[in-house]
Amino acid sequence: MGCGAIGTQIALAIDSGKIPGTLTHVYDTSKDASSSLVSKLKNKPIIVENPHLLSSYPVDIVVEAASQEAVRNVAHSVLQNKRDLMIMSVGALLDESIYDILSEACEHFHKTIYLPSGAIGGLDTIKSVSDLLESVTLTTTKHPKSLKGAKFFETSKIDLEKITTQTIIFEGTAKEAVSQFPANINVAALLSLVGVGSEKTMVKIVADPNTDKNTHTIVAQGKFGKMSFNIENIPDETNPKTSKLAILSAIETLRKYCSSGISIGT
Ligand SMILES: NC(=O)C1=CN([C@@H]2O[C@H](COP(=O)(O)OP(=O)(O)OC[C@H]3O[C@@H](n4cnc5c(N)ncnc54)[C@H](OP(=O)(O)O)[C@@H]3O)[C@@H](O)[C@H]2O)C=CC1
Ligand SMILES: O=C([O-])CC(=O)C(=O)O
Repeated sequence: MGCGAIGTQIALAIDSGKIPGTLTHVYDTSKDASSSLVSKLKNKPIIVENPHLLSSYPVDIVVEAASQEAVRNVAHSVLQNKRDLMIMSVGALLDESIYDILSEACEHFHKTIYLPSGAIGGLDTIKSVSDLLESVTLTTTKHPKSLKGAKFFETSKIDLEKITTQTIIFEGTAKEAVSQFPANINVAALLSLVGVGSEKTMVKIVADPNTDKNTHTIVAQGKFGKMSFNIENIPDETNPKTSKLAILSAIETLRKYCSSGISIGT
């Protein structure tokens, strides 16, 4: 579900055999996007007309790489149809009612939701020390073009076109960040879910016209000590909001899902 930057690269990884699975169906609100994806593949999946159809076929897993809205609309019915689900638009899970409904559905239908580490690293270690955490902060720096179109700018006086030096454009909780920048800061949702929650995870978003990277700097402190992670991501060529690492992380999660053998890491 979602045939953009992430969906297309996942489909190509299945087509090339890197992910040992079969892509059976695709859906995107844009028919052009799904047709364009299918045209790139040797093994052609069926394009479905309705996202609910994805889980009505006997598939193992549905992959969401679309939008928070897609998660809100479709996630529960995927679990109800007894399919696993992988979610990239993790920000949707910061709505407690959605999180609780999906979490209960996983238990009830014995299914799993996979959230890849996306554009960051360190979630394994932060998860291990979660009971001892006192603070988690995330500073994300992107080129203004990678922040364009965010809901935040509908009410802010900041004009991205006029930024000439590194400028902090947002400081607040992960909860606010994910709601104001739904397509830019899903990593804040991931951090919140493994760490101290979305009201205590503090986020700074910096626009830097002189950077060609999407950089995420995470600092976690607590009774275990301190951890810092600095991830300088190259943006995807087709969608500069999205880092190459986010795509590779989605591919690795699915590769693991489709494989047996030794599993390394927490
Ligand atoms: N977890 C993480 O670390 C990361 C998560 N993401 C998130 O992953 C998602 C996919 O990213 P990416 O592939 O780069 O995005 P793209 O914009 O490149 O592709 C998304 C595609 O999904 C389509 N789409 C939007 N809403 C729906 C819907 N309700 N149902 C079906 N299709 C829909 C879009 O159509 P249209 O363009 O017409 O809206 C577009 O074709 C985004 O939500 C993004 O924010 C991205 C990077 C990192
Ligand atoms: O890909 C990235 O660098 C991060 C991103 O867009 C997100 O978390 O939504």
